[in-house]
Amino acid sequence: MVLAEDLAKQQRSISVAEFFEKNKHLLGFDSPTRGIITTIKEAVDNALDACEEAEVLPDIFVGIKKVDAEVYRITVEDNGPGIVPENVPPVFGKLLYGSRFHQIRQSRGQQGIGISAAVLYAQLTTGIPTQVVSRTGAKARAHRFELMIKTETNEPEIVTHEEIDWDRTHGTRIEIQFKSTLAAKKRLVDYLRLTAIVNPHARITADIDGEVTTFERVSGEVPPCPKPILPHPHGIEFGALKRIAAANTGTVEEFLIGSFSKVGKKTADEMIALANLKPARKVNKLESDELKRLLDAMQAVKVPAPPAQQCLSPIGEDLICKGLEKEIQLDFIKARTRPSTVYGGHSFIIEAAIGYGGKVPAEGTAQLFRFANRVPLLYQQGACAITSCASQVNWKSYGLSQQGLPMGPVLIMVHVASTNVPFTSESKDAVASIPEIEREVVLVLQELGRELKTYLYRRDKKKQQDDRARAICSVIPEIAAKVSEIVELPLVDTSPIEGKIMRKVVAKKRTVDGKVRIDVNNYTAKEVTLVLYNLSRDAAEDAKPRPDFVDSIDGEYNKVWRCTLDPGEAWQIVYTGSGDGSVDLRGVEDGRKVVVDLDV
Ligand SMILES: Nc1ncnc2c1ncn2[C@@H]1O[C@H](COP(=O)(O)OP(=O)(O)OP(=O)(O)O)[C@@H](O)[C@H]1O
Repeated sequence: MVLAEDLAKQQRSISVAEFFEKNKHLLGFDSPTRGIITTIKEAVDNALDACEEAEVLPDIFVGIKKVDAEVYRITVEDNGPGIVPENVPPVFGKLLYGSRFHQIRQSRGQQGIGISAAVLYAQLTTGIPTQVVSRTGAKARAHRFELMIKTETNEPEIVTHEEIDWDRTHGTRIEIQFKSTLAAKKRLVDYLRLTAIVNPHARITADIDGEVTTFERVSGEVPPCPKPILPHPHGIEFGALKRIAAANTGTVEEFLIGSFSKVGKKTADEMIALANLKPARKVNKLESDELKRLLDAMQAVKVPAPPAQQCLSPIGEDLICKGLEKEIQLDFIKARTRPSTVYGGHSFIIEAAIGYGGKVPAEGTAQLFRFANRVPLLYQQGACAITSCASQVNWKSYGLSQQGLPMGPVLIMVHVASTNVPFTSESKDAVASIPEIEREVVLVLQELGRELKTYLYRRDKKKQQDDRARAICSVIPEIAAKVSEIVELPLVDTSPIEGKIMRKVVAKKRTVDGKVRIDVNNYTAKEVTLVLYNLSRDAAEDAKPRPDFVDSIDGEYNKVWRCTLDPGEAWQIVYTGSGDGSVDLRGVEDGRKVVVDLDV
């Protein structure tokens, strides 16, 4: 029999680094393939958070280079505010060390684990220290560190430290080497693309083993950095209340007003009366049962929702559409940002978009893009509340077939922005089933479903009209030929008649005696704004009107005009030239290129 004394000898505390070294799957390091994505995700999230805090437009470089058969070097560099040298070792060499854990506001990072877990994974698989270069401003020199984590104590080990010259005036660069594979390259590129969609103000350049891709920003404005707020009285638990009450030297009334959001004198007094306490009692002198009564009263009294505008940073409907359209060609796109609401005292906002057609694959179920606090969720789709909500919606009533998710060329995007996103685990892969959040997701998807239904109805109706018009148009040239034969007159150009019947914008280029004429007719029933591209060997220096823009490429001139035409209005461009080359037209709405019925 094992004696209690023998057992006692085996008992000792476990450092958090030791724990996660053994349980790395909990942090998203369950396989070498996933390790590479998790590392880049953690570093890019940190870079975006840091840039947002410093109010700079993020310019992020991600590099992946094969070092030998099994080892890859991952580099992430940002133009953020940098990290002061004394904080570099704990930030990268100590788990559960960060700046955001105690703040109540929307941020990508929360736990202070992410990047140090990657450092731990590197030293576990290759034993190579992580390199960090950081500079905090033009007046400071850059500091370069080689770091590891002492797993037994969860303390940083500084292998080397030196001051160096660095061409960036501020920012951070991290280089991690670990055993991995590039098997998940597509998923990695998808992750970067999705990150670019929900961070339209960021430019991300990726060099994946020599293949360079740049995701350009579509917005030149840094979103306002969410400001921390005080905890909401409905979102506090007994342990936390006891801790903050013990550290407060004020009265119960002062404590309630000063430590919680949306609690004024009237609300505080109501809570105190309900808890049967005296307002002048010192809060740090309250007994456990008094604190319990206070907590019950805090939850029972009605308190307005926390100030979401301040602590949350939704993307906004317009930027969601721009971000999606930039990366994926769509025929239809609509986005909605719901009003802010609350679960358990935590503010949240649900945003969503629905896209249809274009380059979205027509086969199989809809593509579902899930995001939390502007971070794409790549794994555990089946375990996520967003997926179950998207499957709960009755898509059939919006004109789509359905097998759980809707079928066909449909794209669904959902973004949960919250001061406390309820993830199912520390690896932050899936959103937990919180009824308040689920309700909002279903509501926003139903709203978007109705929009899609209207679009599909109009599209089908228009197709019917077009089919009829096309049938008529197909016989017009024959009729014209017959008529000209009978009346013995030259054949007339029937395209304006066809344009009128088809209700299209029609552009026609003709060259007569060295004069090129491009006629544009708006036969639709609405005003259209157009961009006309004419690529040819003609410089068109005498063009009337003058092009808005001319670009010469290999002896050819790409001439670009922009015009707005009322219904039925005609427009003309004339210049001297050979008339070779092509004419291309694009519709424009709200500054974005759109599909309009064009005929060139
Ligand atoms: N590139 C960076 N620029 C500036 N500060 C950074 C950068 N990377 C990390 N930090 C600082 O280091 C802290 C720890 O980062 P870490 O990734 O470990 O945790 P986190 O991002 O706060 O939370 P999570 O574990 O949820 O990702 C951050 O809170 C931030 O203050």
